[in-house]
Amino acid sequence: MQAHEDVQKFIAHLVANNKVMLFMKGNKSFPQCGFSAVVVEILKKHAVPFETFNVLSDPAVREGVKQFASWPTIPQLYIGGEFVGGCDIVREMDANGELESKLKAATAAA
Ligand SMILES: N[C@@H](CCC(=O)N[C@@H](CS)C(=O)NCC(=O)O)C(=O)O
Repeated sequence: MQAHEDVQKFIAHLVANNKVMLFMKGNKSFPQCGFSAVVVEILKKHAVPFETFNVLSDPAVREGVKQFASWPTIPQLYIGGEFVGGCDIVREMDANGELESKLKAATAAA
């Protein structure tokens, strides 16, 4: 992945085409960062299908997602095409029930 615009388009495509999209370090089976691991575990607990992209596999995407969301760190979770946040926010939204509502709304839509 090279040109800045191509990277941004690639990210936009992933976000638009996956109802639950997680940019993380590592993958679902083998997260390579504790923060990413927490978000994976929370999503697995909710038993919703989700897609991941391993930013460690592509430095341009690793930097590109930070610009795309104006968010400086990974993991980054999108639900229904909307940026949700990183590990702290996901954990908080899981605890207060907001995450479940968002996941239900996004995954119930046809
Ligand atoms: N407080 C953050 C923690 C995430 C974090 O600090 N991530 C770091 C270490 S994995 C990061 O992405 N650093 C920039 C980078 O690795 O490119 C959250 O809630 O997600």
